Amino acid sequence: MGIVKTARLIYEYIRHDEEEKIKEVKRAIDGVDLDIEDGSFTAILGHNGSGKSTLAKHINGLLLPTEGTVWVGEMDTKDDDHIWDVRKTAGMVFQNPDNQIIGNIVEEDVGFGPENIGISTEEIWKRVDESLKAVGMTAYRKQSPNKLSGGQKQRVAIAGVMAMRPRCIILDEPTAMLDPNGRKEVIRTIRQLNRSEGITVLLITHYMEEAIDADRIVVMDDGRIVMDGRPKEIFAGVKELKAYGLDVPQVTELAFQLKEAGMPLPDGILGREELMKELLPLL
Ligand SMILES: Nc1ncnc2c1ncn2[C@@H]1O[C@H](COP(=O)(O)OP(=O)(O)OP(=O)(O)O)[C@@H](O)[C@H]1O
Repeated sequence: MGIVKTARLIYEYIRHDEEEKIKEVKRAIDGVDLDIEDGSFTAILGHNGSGKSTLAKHINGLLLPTEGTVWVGEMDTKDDDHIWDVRKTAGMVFQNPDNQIIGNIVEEDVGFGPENIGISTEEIWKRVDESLKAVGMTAYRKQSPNKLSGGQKQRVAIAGVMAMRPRCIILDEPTAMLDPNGRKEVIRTIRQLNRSEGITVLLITHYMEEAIDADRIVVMDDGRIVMDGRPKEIFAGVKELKAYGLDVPQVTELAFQLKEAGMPLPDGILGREELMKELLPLL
């Protein structure tokens, strides 16, 4: 069993429409079976309202299943005794770093989580040092978070989660509010955490390019998993992805258009020529 596993997960909520006087039960998650391998990097894609955030919140125990089960490190998230261990095992990073950063100084902010759970001062500083190093923010440790760029703030937020020593981090559109440079630096940081620290990553994103280097891509639509595979398998399904309201990475779109036009594949395009060569036969 993987580090995160869901079995027949269903989440229902009541939709209340005052104007239309409607009160109905709706399913945000509809029978999701997912098994995430320890140490892997999985990207979760899907258009707005497909259920990605609702799924993420289940993995962190912020939401509990209406039906079915979610295990994190073999703990059932429904089991009250384990809820804090679940949250320590699977840390969550949200879209807006401003909502996660509470300290006035970077290093204080990163130490806040461990301090809150009664870790010794010596151990807190050790974790702060390690976490800031892991996200490449050591040079900014004495600064006020207000003075940082969006990408830097998000890296501090990630360091705050890392200081809790999670085995898995779930990032819910962590780059949505960032400019292209900020996006790149945050994605680089996430990859580094996965590769060097062995942290399991679940990245929810709208940006296809961010999913290219994942080990696995899971596509959601209407609360269900509709595609699941390695990036090149998923991106080869250009028509299917488009039908689910998703764009494909530029490089795939280009390869697809060339193929449709019966044109040969030029070398060196967008620095992704290797991926294109692999993708083209699959299209
Ligand atoms: N408690 C709730 N009350 C009302 N609507 C809900 C509730 N929980 C989930 N939903 C609805 O369920 C659907 C799935 O929402 P969710 O936020 O998980 O989607 P998403 O894929 O993360 O979307 P986005 O990309 O816009 O963040 C949406 O239509 C959302 O409005």
